[in-house]
Amino acid sequence: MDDTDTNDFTFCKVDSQAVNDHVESPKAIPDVNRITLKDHFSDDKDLKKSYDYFQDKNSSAILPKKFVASSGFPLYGSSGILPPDFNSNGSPVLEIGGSNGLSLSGIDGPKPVLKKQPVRAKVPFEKGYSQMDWLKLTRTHPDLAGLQGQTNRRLITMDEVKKHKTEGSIWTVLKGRVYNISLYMKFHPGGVDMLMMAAGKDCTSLFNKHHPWVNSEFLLEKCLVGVLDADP
Ligand code: HEM
Repeated sequence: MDDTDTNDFTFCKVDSQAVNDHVESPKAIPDVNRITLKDHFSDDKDLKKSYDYFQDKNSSAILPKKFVASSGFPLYGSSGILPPDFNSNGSPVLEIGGSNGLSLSGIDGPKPVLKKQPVRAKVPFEKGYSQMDWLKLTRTHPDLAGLQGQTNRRLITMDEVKKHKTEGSIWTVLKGRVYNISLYMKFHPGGVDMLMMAAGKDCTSLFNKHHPWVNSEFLLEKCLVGVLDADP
């Protein structure tokens, strides 16, 4: 059958790509291939302007130190899960190494500038003590708080917290809650020594200084001993 027969709907001739070019199809993401992440140099005045802007208004939100899940677990790093793969031959391209910051180029409009974060010293975790291991333990351990059946709604004074600062029974106060962190110690990505600074104390300001993005309510939920009696 001749496929140019206009009366036949079963077979019809498909035009070549060139002839079909007038047919517009919507592009879900315009020109993604043109987007490039680049470094700029410190004498770039435009960059400085936008850098200040973003630093003032959004500094921690633009380029978080980690991709952190809402659960409080980092998506990579100490949890062992790798960051998104940037193929060196593909786009977008990530170029790091300059002194000022990262910017997105190749998109129209004002260029958002990403602030580069300082490199943090990692404390390698012992085998069996990753954040995923901790998550498993919180699901399986019957008494992480060491309550032995007591309620965790009790009001606890700072004097009582101070008595729990040695191995076996280490308590800390965080955002008004009292936690037994004895079993969390070896799982702490910042190391045991760092976390020992919280023993028998209110560690809220130290915690916020190092990682305000960490979801402690979730991570330490099962370690809750009680609520700090702020007015004993
Ligand atoms: C008691 C509650 C605490 C919890 C649940 C906790 C949890 C965590 C988590 C999940 C991380 C990994 C954060 C990330 O990779 O982005 C981390 C890292 C760290 N924490 Fe804590 N932390 C606590 C208290 C503290 C305290 C009191 C200090 C300081 C005295 C501290 C110092 C650090 C440091 C320096 C790191 C950085 C390690 C790194 O760069 O990977 N933490 N902590």
